[in-house]
Amino acid sequence: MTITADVADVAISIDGLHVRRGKSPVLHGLRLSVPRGQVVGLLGPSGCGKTTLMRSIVGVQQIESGTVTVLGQPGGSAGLRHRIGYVTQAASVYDDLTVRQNLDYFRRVLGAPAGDTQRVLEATALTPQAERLAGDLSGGQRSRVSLATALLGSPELLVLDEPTVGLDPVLRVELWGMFHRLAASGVSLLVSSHVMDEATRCDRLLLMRDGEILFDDTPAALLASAGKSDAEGAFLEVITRQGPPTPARHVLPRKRPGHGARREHS
Ligand SMILES: Nc1ncnc2c1ncn2[C@@H]1O[C@H](COP(=O)(O)OP(=O)(O)OP(=O)(O)O)[C@@H](O)[C@H]1O
Repeated sequence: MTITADVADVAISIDGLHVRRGKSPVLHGLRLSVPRGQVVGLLGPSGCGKTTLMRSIVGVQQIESGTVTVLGQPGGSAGLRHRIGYVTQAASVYDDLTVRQNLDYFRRVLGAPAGDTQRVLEATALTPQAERLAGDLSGGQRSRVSLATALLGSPELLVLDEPTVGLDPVLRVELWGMFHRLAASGVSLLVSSHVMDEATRCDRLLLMRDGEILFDDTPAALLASAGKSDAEGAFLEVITRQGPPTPARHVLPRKRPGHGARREHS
C-alpha cells in the first residue's frame, strides 16, 4: 500500500503514545489505527484511559511522547478544528436556550450553513423538542443535543465519549443506526463505551485495559479468537490471556522536550 493510500484510508494513526494525567502514567506507548468510514468502538473498563486517548486525538491533552495523526495532520492542528466533532461525557449545552437556539448558536460559531440546524435536529430525532429549553430536557435528550452540536458543519471524524450512557434501549439502537448511516456516508466514528454488548454493533473494536490496546479487529474476530459467543466473555478471555499488567508499563517514559506539546484541559 502506498503512503498516499494510507493517508486516504486511515482516519487516526497513533504510535508510541505516552500520556500522564497529574502524576500518573495513563497511556503506555499506545499504538493504533482507525480506518475511515467505519464505526470503531473503544471499549474497556472504567479508568482504563478511554477519555484520555480521545482527548489526545482531538488535541486537548498534553502528551508525553509519541505521534498522533488525525485525517492526515498532526493531532491538535488548527486545520483539524472544523473537521472533527467531539462529544464529551458531560453534555455541553446552554440550559437557558432552547434546543434550536443552542444549535443555531453553535452553527454560527462554526460558520456552518443555515440548513444545518434542521438537518442535525432530524438526524438526532430532536425535532419534537426543538423549542424546549435545554434545561428542561431529560439527561438522554440533553446528550442528544450535545451530539447534534457535534454533527454541525458535517465533520469528517466524530469522537464520541460514551454517547449512549443514560439512554433507553430503543434510543440506543436508534443512535447506533445513525452512527452506521454516518459511516456509510464516509464519516469516521470513534465511539467509547464500557457496555460490552455495544461491542457487536461496531465495525471494528479497540479493547483497552490499563492504558494499553489489548485487541484491534472486528467483533467477529474477537468472538472467534476468544472462542466465546458474547463480547463480555470474549473480553474477559482476552484479559485472562494477557495476564496481569507488567511493572514496566508503570515506569514513566522519558520526557522528550518540545514533542507534541498540547493544551491540557484536565
Ligand atoms: N484530571 C485528571 N488528573 C489526574 N488523573 C486523572 C485525571 N483525569 C483522569 N485521570 C486518571 O486517568 C486515568 C484514566 O482516566 P480516563 O478518564 O481516561 O478513563 P476512562 O477509561 O475514560 O474512564 P471512564 O470509563 O470511567 O470514563 C484514571 O486513572 C483517572 O483517575
